[in-house]
Amino acid sequence: MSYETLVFEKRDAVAIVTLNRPDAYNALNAQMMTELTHALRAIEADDEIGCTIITGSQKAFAAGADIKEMASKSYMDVFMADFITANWEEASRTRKPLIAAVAGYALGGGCELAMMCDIIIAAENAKFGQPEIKLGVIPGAGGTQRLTRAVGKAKAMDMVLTGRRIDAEEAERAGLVARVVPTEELLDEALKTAETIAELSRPAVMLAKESVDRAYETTLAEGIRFERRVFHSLFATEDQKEGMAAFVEKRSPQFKNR
Ligand SMILES: CC(C)=CC(=O)SCCNC(=O)CCNC(=O)[C@H](O)C(C)(C)COP(=O)(O)OP(=O)(O)OC[C@H]1O[C@@H](n2cnc3c(N)ncnc32)[C@H](O)[C@@H]1OP(=O)(O)O
Repeated sequence: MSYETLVFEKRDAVAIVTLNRPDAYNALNAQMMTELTHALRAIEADDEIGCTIITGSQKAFAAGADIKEMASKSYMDVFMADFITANWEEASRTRKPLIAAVAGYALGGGCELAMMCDIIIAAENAKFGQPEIKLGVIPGAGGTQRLTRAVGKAKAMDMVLTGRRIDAEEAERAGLVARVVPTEELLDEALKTAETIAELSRPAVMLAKESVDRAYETTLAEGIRFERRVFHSLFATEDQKEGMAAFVEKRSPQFKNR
């Protein structure tokens, strides 16, 4: 499949998807979201790939949904097409880990796309915001929910009700991003993290991701029960035998993803 609005490359077990609409700060139009959906589905189906990085340019991860495309839509247009949800949620459905490597603007849908990923690594110049309120709407791709879970009600309300942007340092303090790195080192740092994950036991990684995500969706007691069942089930894998044997034998594990 060839893509016009993104660049898709594979580096061994890591896929890198680079959003690429430089004329519009990577505004997320319908074509880009369709292509991103196709790329993520191809990655899920590719046994060689263990982790994916989604990134943009040094100026922008993405400045949100394409406002020019959205501006003339009616209520019926957005309701009947289930606009945003229908074509935007692939990132939140992936079972393999996603890293958002964010430099520059991550606004509106850009911030929401980053929050659908499992780890956000921010460049020092990153700026996060949910400015939809200034357009007379509210976040529509999970922003009011994921941002609140990530940074808490006080800061989420501050950002969603005023449209205030936060910089990388504030985003790290608030718990939105895992780490801040020098802008020119962003992709290298994201790659190192992705390679580390891709070398680990794939079933263990996928189940770890699912278990952490469960913490968002259920009670503590239910989440702990889920975690325990998953923990038990991993003792049925060859990788558990290999991982623990390797530790005991003081060598590196050779995972087979089985
Ligand atoms: C997902 C859902 C439900 C909703 C959303 O995401 S709504 C969108 C939320 N995002 C925003 O409101 C951000 C809009 N953009 C900006 O505020 C600014 O463009 C900026 C702060 C990112 C950059 O400002 P700057 O002054 O440096 O550059 P501009 O002249 O404003 O932009 C350059 C060029 O890019 C076009 N652009 C930027 N963002 C978008 C966008 N989200 N949709 C469509 N087009 C966008 C901008 O119009 C301009 O294009 P022209 O050169 O053709 O005028």
